[in-house]
Amino acid sequence: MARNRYDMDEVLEEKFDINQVKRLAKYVAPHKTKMLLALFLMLSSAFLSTFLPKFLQLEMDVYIPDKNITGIVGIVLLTAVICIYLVVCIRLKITLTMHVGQDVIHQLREDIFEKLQELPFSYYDERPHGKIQVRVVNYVNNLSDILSNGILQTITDLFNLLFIIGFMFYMNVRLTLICLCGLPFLFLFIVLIKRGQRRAWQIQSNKQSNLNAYISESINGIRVTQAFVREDKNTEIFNDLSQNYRDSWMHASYYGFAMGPMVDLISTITTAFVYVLGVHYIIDGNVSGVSIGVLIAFTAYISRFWAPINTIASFYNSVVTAVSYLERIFETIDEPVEVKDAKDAIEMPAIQGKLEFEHVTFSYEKGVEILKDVNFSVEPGKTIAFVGPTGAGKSTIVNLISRFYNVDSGRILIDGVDISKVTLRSLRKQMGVMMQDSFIFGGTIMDNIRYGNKTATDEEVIRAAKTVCAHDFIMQMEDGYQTQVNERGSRLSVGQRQLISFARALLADPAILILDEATSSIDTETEIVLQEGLNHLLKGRTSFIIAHRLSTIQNADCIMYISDGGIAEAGTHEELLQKHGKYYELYEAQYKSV
Ligand SMILES: Nc1ncnc2c1ncn2[C@@H]1O[C@H](COP(=O)(O)OP(=O)(O)OP(=O)(O)O)[C@@H](O)[C@H]1O
Repeated sequence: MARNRYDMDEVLEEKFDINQVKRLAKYVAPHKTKMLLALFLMLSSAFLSTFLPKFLQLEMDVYIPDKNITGIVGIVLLTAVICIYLVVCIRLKITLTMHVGQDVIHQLREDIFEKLQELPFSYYDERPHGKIQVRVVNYVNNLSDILSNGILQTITDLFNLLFIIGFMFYMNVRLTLICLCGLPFLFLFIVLIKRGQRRAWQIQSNKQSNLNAYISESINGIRVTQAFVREDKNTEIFNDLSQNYRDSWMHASYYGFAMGPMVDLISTITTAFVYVLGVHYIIDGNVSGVSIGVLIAFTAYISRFWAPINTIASFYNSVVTAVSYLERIFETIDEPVEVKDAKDAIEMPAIQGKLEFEHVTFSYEKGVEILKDVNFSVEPGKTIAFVGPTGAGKSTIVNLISRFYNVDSGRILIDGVDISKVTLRSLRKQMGVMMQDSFIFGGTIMDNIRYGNKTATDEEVIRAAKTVCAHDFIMQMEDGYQTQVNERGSRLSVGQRQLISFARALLADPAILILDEATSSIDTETEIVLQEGLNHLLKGRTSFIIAHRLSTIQNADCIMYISDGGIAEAGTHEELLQKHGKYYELYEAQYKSV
C-alpha cells in the first residue's frame, strides 16, 4: 500500500456493502435478551398507543352524543393507564438500549485495539497515527446513535407502521389508499439520492481522518513547530483541513436534511387530499363510511403514519453514515497481519544465543532493497557491534532479528531454528530490545522499567537501574521510583529517557540483547561507568550494539561495518584498524574530531 499522509484521502469502497451492517448485527447478537425485552416494550407500547385515536373516535361518535358518562370515564381511565404504561416503557427502553449500544461500542473498540496491538511495524509505517486513532475513537463513537436507539426504534416503527396501516384500513379503505399513494414517491427519492449520499459520507469520514492526522502530527511536533516559528503556517494548514471537513460534513448532511422536508411535503399533500376527499364523503352523506369522528381519528392516524416513516428515513440516513465508518473500522479489524505466527509455529526453545543470517534480503517498499543477500553468523555469548553511515541498514538488521518485519528472502536462524517458524511471543520474550526511540509511557518510573517484566520485584528494578547508572538521578526526583512521568517522558532529559529504557531492556533478562544507539545521549563520564556494569552484564548473552560513538563498541567481539545493503567489513577493532578500510576511516574521522 502506498504511504498515506494527512493531506491524502484514503481509498474509498465503491459499493454499499450490506455485510458491514450484518457484521455489526453480530456484535449486537450477544445482547439479544435485552434487545428482545426492549423490543417487546416498544412494540407493546406502539400497539397500545394505536388505540388512542380509536378511543377518540368512540368518544366523538358514540359516547358524547349518547351522553354515556360511564363510557366516557372508562375511556379516559383506559387512556390514562395506557399513557402511564407508555412512559414506563420509554424509560426502560432507553436504559436497555443505552446499555446495549455502549456495550457493543466497547466490544468494537476492544477488537480494533486488540488488532492494533498485533499489527506489525509496517502497518504503522504506512499511515499517520492520527488516522488510526480516529477509527478507534471517533468512528466507533459515531455508531453510538444507531446502536443505542436506531435499530430498535426502526423495528418498532416498522411494526408501528403496520399497526397504523391496519387501523387505517379498518377505519376507511379509500382514505388509506390515498394516504399510501405518497410512499412510492418517497422511495423514488431515496433511490435517486442513495449513491451521492453514500459517497458524501465516505468523503466526510476521510476529511475527518485527515484532520485528525494533522492534529496528532502537530501535537507530536509542537516543539519543532515553535522552534522554527511555523505556527502560522500550521494554523493555515489546519484551517484548510478543518474547512474541508466542515464542507464535506455540510454536503453530506444536506442529503439527510433533504429527507425530512421531502417526507413533510409528501405527507402534507396526501393529508390535504385526505381532508378534501374526507369532507367530500361526509357532505355526500356518509356513503363511504366517513363520519366526522372517523375523519378526525383518521387524520390522527395519518400524523402517526408519517412520524415512523420519518424515523425510518432518518435511520436509513444513519445507516448510510454508519457504513462509511464501519468500512474503516472493519478494514482495520480485518487487516491481514503480515508478521504473525505460522500455522504450525512452535515455541522457541530457551535461547543459547547462536544467530545466523542466511542470504537475507529485505525491503520496506517493493523494489527498494535495503539489505541484499546478507550472510553472517554469531556464536552464543558474543557481542556484535554494527557501525556504518546513517541509513545504511543497521537498525533494519536488528529489527529483523526480533522479526518486526518479515524478510523478503533468506532465513534468520537462532540456535539453528528459523525464527519465522516459532511463535513471535516465545521469540520476543527472550529478547531485550532497546530501540533508538526510548519511548516512555505515562506512569511511574518504576512501571516504565518494569514494562517488559511484570513480575520483577522492586529490588530487581532498582538493580537494573543501578547497572545503567540511572539510580542516582531517579533518587533525586521528588518521589524517586514512584515519580510520575508523562507519555514520551517529557519531563526527562533525552539521556535520562535512554537510561530508563536501557534498564527496561536489561530487566527483561534477555538471552539476546539489542541496543540501538542506547547511549548516544549519555555523557561520557556516565557512559564509562555504565560500560563497566554493562560488560559484566553482557557476559553470557549474545548482544547486538549499534553505535555511532565508536568508543562504546571497541571491546565488541566483532564489529560489522554496514554499507551498500550488506556487511562491508567485519572483525575486531584492532583487525579492522589494521585493514585500513572504511572502519579505519570512520575511526580516524572521529578520533581527529575529538
Ligand atoms: N519504516 C521504513 N519504511 C521505509 N524505509 C525505511 C523504514 N525504516 C528505514 N527505512 C530506510 O531503510 C534504510 C535503512 O534504515 P536504518 O534505520 O536501518 O538505517 P541505520 O543504519 O540504522 O541508520 P541510522 O544510523 O541513521 O540509525 C534507510 O535508507 C531508511 O530510509
